[in-house]
Amino acid sequence: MLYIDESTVKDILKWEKTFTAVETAMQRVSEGRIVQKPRTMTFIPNTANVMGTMPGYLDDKEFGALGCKLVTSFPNNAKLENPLPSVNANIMILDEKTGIMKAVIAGTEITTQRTSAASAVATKYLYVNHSKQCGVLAILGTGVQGRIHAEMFRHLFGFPEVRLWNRSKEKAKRLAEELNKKYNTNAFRYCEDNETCIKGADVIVTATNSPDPIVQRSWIKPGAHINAVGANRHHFNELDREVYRNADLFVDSIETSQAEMAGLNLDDNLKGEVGAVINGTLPVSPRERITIFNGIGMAVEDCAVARAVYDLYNQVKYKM
Ligand SMILES: NC(=O)C1=CN([C@@H]2O[C@H](COP(=O)(O)OP(=O)(O)OC[C@H]3O[C@@H](n4cnc5c(N)ncnc54)[C@H](OP(=O)(O)O)[C@@H]3O)[C@@H](O)[C@H]2O)C=CC1
Ligand SMILES: O=C([O-])C1=[NH+]CCC1
Repeated sequence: MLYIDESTVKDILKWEKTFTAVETAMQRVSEGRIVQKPRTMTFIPNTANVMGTMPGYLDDKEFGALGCKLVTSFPNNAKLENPLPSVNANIMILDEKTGIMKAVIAGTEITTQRTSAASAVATKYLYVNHSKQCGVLAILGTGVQGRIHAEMFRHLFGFPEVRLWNRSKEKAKRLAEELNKKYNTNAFRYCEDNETCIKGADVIVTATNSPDPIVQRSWIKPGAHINAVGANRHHFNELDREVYRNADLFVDSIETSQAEMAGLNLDDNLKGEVGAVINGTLPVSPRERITIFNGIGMAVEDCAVARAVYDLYNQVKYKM
């Protein structure tokens, strides 16, 4: 049985490929060419830890796959003496004719990239494509997701200023220094508090486990776009309810969001799926309206990227 490990995935999977795979998956969701249900969550008693299973089927010539991701979120991993990612995953992909397993693909890098790529797809179709300014990007939370969003968004959209805020301030300072050095720039700026980070920002990313709002309505400039990625069990906690009340909300999948975002009154806010905007069946918001993309993460994104990795791996292998 083929196992493709993390370091191989990191070698062969480029951000552009992940972006296209996720963009395709989002489109297919809104065309009804997928099957996926809300993930099952196994909450480990007396801990913050959880294991999720995410089965899905995606019908697409290039990125189609039948697969299942097993993913854990152990938020304290980052605080271990030898820190580990808090989100870890593996993805099984199965032969569509026989149901037999074709490969198990390490899924941690895939999860990291595809989550940021989903935010990037939403940002492209809800914000960038409408000639809106990509001047200041604000990132709240500088863990694994904060870092990949900072790097991928600057790469794809060329933000000249990327502000970084984190609950533990040292971590944001260190990341700003590290990225400025890596890209030989001073674009990455550490922010002392979340309000300063957000005020005047064009695009905002929240990628924390914060159970309390870290974004207030009055800090957000008209027409800004927010990607709310984190807060794990409570997907909508990072944004104050006033933000939702005064913005247009877009999701990756209505079906799975209705289950996992049940605590938020979706009917009041929800415009629809990003896939429908891509497909042209859902209009974009007026220019001055704030938009939110709440990406809760979809099995079919994992299927699409896993399929891409599987194909890339086989191309490389056969060349050798
Ligand atoms: N939507 C999706 O598809 C996905 C969502 N996620 C979610 O994104 C979030 C970030 O994941 P990841 O970057 O991998 O995790 P990390 O463990 O790498 O980072 C966690 C971040 O959350 C911050 N944080 C934790 N608790 C609080 C709090 N009470 N208030 C403010 N900040 C807090 C941490 O700050 P500090 O450094 O101070 O501890 C750190 O910046 C998680 O909620 C995760 O479940 C992850 C993958 C996919
Ligand atoms: O979609 C996903 O893979 C995850 N969502 C939260 C943690 C991992």
